[in-house]
Amino acid sequence: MTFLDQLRTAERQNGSLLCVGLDPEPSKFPEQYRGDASKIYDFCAAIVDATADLVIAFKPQIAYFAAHRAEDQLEKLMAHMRSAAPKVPIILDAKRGDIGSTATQYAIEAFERYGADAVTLSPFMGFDSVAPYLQYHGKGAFLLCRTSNPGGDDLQPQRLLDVPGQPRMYEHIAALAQGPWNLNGQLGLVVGATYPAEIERVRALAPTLPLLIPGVGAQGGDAVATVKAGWRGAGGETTAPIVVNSSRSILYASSGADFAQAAQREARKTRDQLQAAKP
Ligand SMILES: O=C(O)c1cc(=O)[nH]c(=O)n1[C@@H]1O[C@H](COP(=O)(O)O)[C@@H](O)[C@H]1O
Repeated sequence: MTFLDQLRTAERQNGSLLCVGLDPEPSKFPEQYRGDASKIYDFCAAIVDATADLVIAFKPQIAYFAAHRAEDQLEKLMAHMRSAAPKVPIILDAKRGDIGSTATQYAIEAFERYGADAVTLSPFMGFDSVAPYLQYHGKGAFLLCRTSNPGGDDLQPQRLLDVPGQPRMYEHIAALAQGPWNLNGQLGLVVGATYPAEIERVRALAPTLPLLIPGVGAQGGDAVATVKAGWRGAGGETTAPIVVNSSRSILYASSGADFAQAAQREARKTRDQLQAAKP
């Protein structure tokens, strides 16, 4: 089954466009685990168990594990997600981008070491930095396109004067990903929920690509505007799913012993909001 099929299956099974981002930060953990990096697995596994039937995907962010020398806990968490939520695809958020020989190593890390179903990548170094990931047929790769952060304005909306039609940089990335770069239908795009007009523009340029949309919740992106701009479905079947990520507002919904139940409540609320916004 391809990554795109996995997304469609999970969307149907869980009735959800919500991706729970796993960004474990020990200083924000509930009291019983606070400040203890050895509890990263326990914390994340509890969140996974509480939300597994509410999500289209999980997205562990690798920096939150690597910063605490917790790669072994990420490996254990990947195995746990596989057995506790076998139908839910896992996007490893690594935002890699490097020359081909190094990218090959990053691809081995994402797909063989961690067994991810998809990875996030920076397209800044060009196609040969993306190509090694496309050797893994059926796996997904989301290219950063119009990111959710304020600094995304520094480069992404600038016009490329030497490209025919003088598109904005993010528009050019979207067109490349929809067209010549997408050799085996594995590419998707990252577009921030904080920029609904740009989501709509990217959806127009890339009508068949899955979109990973972070920025609802803690970053203040509008869930309803996001779905209206990006989701295109017919009779419940989407041709190109949107994967709307929320991390902190779900992970840290409570700082008490009830953190997993609170995360479940917050995830359900966000899932329902996203579903209700489908036209
Ligand atoms: O690729 C991403 O996931 C990503 C792209 C982007 O444009 N903005 C963005 O916030 N992210 C990630 O999405 C998550 C957002 O977390 P919250 O703001 O806590 O929901 C973090 O893991 C970010 O690294």
